[in-house]
Amino acid sequence: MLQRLALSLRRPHAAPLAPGLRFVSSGSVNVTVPLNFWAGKRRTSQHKCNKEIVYEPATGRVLCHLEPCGALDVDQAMKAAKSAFGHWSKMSGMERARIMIEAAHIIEVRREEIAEMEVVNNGKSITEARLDVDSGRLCIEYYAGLASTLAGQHVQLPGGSFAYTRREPLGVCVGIGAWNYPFQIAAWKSAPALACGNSMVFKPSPVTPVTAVMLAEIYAKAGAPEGLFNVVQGSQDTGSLLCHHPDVAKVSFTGSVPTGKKIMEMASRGVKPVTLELGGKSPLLIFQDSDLENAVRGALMANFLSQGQVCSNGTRVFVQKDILPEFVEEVVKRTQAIEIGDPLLESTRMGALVSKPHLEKVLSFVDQAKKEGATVLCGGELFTPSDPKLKGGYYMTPCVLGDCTDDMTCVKEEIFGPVMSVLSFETEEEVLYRANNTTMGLAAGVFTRDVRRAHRVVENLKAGSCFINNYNITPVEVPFGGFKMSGIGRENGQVTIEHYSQLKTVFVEMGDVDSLF
Ligand SMILES: NC(=O)C1=CN([C@@H]2O[C@H](COP(=O)(O)OP(=O)(O)OC[C@H]3O[C@@H](n4cnc5c(N)ncnc54)[C@H](O)[C@@H]3O)[C@@H](O)[C@H]2O)C=CC1
Ligand SMILES: C[N+](C)(C)CCCC(=O)O
Repeated sequence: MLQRLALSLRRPHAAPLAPGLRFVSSGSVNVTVPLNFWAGKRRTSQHKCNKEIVYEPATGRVLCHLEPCGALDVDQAMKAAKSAFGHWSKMSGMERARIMIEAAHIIEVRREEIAEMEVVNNGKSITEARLDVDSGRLCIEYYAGLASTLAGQHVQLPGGSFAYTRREPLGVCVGIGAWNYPFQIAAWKSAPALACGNSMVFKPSPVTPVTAVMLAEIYAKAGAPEGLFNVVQGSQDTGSLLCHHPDVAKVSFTGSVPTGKKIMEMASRGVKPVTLELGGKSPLLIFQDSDLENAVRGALMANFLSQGQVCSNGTRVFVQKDILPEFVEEVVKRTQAIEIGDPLLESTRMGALVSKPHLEKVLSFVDQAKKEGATVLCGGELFTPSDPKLKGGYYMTPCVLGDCTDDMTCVKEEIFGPVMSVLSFETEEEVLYRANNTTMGLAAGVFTRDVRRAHRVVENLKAGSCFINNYNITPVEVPFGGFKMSGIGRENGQVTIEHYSQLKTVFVEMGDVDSLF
């Protein structure tokens, strides 16, 4: 399945990969180059504070040291972005598109190298990391295509007068990313922003600082003006310096709900618009008339991509009572067959979780579920690969929880790990009520062969991204984002142009001023 996806995403002239060739291997990488980037260059921070340690999840080794940016650094990045904005915003959409397309070409050529660094920093499998890089590149290509279509309206008024609207960029946009899709998030945020004529200062998660700066280098190499896309590293202090900076026009954030609330609060002080891509506790509804084979595949795709660390995951799997035993048997069998191990190996399907504290948190959710009466049908345990160099890595076996009920913590809270909760239901009405009974609304899925039921159910699901007979596919042409506390605004698709631009109305008088005075 993933292989098929990978093939369809790879363009024929992509640099061919000699089989087995690797730029890096697990346990062998030390990143020593500076990870900040502004005004066209990698930079070291001038901020004197403790460096943070960044680990390689696959081995637990130290990968690099992060230098958090302080006010002076943030100021310099902002200044560079402001200066690039002056130039970039005056270029035509066609001119901007040429540079973005060039960036996409470079990503294609460097695909393997970027994907491998993503694996080393994040722990996900190389197979998935390649798809993430492809998704980032496709997003840049898609918005390059839209850049030249940005246009206004012409409105005729009495006496030959008229008005027209111009679609203008906002200015310097801030992007703040999470650690689960480091490169893809940087691309998903920068592509629409740049296409509309904005510049960007991006802050990756301090846990995964490595690949966003590669994107910055790529934009610069592609011919972007100095300062168009900048990267400042750090955690919440750096993030809040960005959100409060007076020269920032917009903040786009991906991460948890509690941080999303803080971002919105900070942005509100400057009356700045926000895009928020937050968490979820999404339902997946499997009716007894579904194609069971596809429903099982869908449930695995809904829960185990990126070690389960995906905001849109369908972690509440509601299965209609009559097919529950069959479904559970098949899901458990397939889950147990997932190959866990060195994420840089082609055969690996599940790598390491992002950090030790996160792994511990996910395992404690499994413990809590047991205490609350759920049955562990498989997995949910620490895993130690046989390869000695991986002994210190953050691995666990993917877990399926049975006998779950709606009031359990594992069913109510976002676990953000490879833990699927299976629940049983009887009627459509009942399952819709239970599926919607949450403060989140990022995604939802339904498996059924009944076309009328599929659309009826989707109409009643309170979620921003709904899947019929599939799960967790995010083509960049299609908007992605949440209802309720799962977020504000959308990423991808045409609509996102509206989130990175503003309308100016120009009134033109062709006669005399009809003054009342
Ligand atoms: N829905 C999603 O896509 C994601 C959800 N999560 C959830 O959040 C939990 C915590 O993960 P974190 O990485 O700590 O997520 P987080 O939401 O705290 O961090 C996301 C980004 O926001 C930045 N940030 C944190 N506090 C900030 C502040 N006050 N001002 C400005 N920026 C700030 C972080 O440095 C990071 O770049 C995870 O265990 C998971 O449950 C995490 C990542 C993505
Ligand atoms: C690509 N996909 C659907 C697996 C995840 C995208 C959303 C995220 O950042 O978690």
